[in-house]
Amino acid sequence: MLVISFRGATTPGRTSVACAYLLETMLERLCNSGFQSQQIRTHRILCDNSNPHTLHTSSAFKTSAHCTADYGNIRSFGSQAAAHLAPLGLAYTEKLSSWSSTGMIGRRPAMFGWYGPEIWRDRKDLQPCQAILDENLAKTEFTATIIDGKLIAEEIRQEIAEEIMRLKSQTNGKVPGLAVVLVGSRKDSETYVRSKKKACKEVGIISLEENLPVDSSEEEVLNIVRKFNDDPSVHGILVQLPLPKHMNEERVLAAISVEKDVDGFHPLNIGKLAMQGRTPLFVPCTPRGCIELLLRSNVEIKGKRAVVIGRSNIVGTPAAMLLQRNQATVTVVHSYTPNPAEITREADIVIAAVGVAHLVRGDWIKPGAVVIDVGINPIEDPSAKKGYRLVGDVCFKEAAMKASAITPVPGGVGPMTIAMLLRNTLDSAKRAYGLLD
Ligand SMILES: Nc1nc(=O)c2c([nH]1)NC[C@@H]1CN(c3ccc(C(=O)N[C@@H](CCC(=O)O)C(=O)O)cc3)C=[N+]21
Repeated sequence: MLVISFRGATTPGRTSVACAYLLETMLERLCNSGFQSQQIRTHRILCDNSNPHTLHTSSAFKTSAHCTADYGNIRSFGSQAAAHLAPLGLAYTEKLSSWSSTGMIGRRPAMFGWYGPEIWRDRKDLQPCQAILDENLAKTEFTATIIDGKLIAEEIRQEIAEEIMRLKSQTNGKVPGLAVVLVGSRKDSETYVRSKKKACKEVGIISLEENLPVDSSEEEVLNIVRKFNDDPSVHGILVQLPLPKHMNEERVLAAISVEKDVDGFHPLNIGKLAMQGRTPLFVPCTPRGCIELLLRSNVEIKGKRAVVIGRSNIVGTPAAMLLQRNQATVTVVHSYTPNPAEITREADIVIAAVGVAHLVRGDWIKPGAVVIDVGINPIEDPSAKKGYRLVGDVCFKEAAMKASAITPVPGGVGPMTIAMLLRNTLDSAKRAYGLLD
């Protein structure tokens, strides 16, 4: 039994909103990490206290059970709270400013809204997908066409390699150059960077890599970016995400020259993507890969209903904008959508990009829909060599019983992301030499 006591002000001021939000977030996290709601008891003690500073000291979080859930994303509100959170194993970040006056509870939300951690309520994926549990179902034939992202990406890479040969002959031997900046040594990031470099080599793009230790300063990263901005042999700059927590991603990404922003994450490129009649210099690779998969599989987008699950900057949001530019009617489903299954069931095209293994179940899919699964989630698998394997955001077997076409993980969107990065780098080089048609 976990008991959380909570005292807030009677007036819905900033501190009590903060406390209430923190409490709500904690509860959701606890439920998502397997706690049953009966195991958690909360007390909200309203006190007549007009001084917010006193509230800090009176906010108490007590526990009668040890809780080891990961609270890394929670923003707290004062050093007193940190002291109370510590026994719960909760991390603490001192930053109230970003949510001042953006009341989540009892207050009108601020105009621009506020993005909290994306926590999926009612996570059905806590139950493994039926097809894994049920051997008979696992053996049942499904009718969906599997969209082979690996093969399509290979075709695209071939086209790119040919174009690079032409570029070379037209420019006296010039080839595209891609600079990759990697900060820290996350295993997954290292793997992605390695496969990007390999793909570059295969098509004739020169790749440069700059590796910085995890404790580098933001200024050091900015200096590397500036160096590549000024280097005419570099046509694309990619700063591998996520960056270590102490760095300001927004500042780093904005420092990349718009003309070399092959990830398409620069605000100017995203802004143009969002506007009618504007053409961004680059479109983010993963969403572009999703659209390319649809187009090359002869899936009609125009006039169709599309649901994008997830609203991240790098996939969900730009994917929704791209679908809209392709004349689809787009709905974005996210962690605060109360009925995600019902809404997703309306879609002719589903793009799932949430990063939650097996979130999308068979009953979310309308018969005949096309499903693009962007997720790459490691799940435990003792029979696998590494002890884990990669699965998508979609329960593949269940969805494949309903869909007309579906992408697998791995071998779906992942290889397309890399192919689109090569495409963007080549286009950038062609633009630099005045050859972009
Ligand atoms: N600035 C930046 N740009 C990115 O484009 C970027 C990034 N940061 N950070 C991480 C994500 C992830 N990402 C992937 C690229 C290729 C595969 C890929 O090729 N996957 C294969 C193999 C997967 C495997 O087996 O490891 C597949 O799905 O079949 C996956 C994921 C790019 N990202």
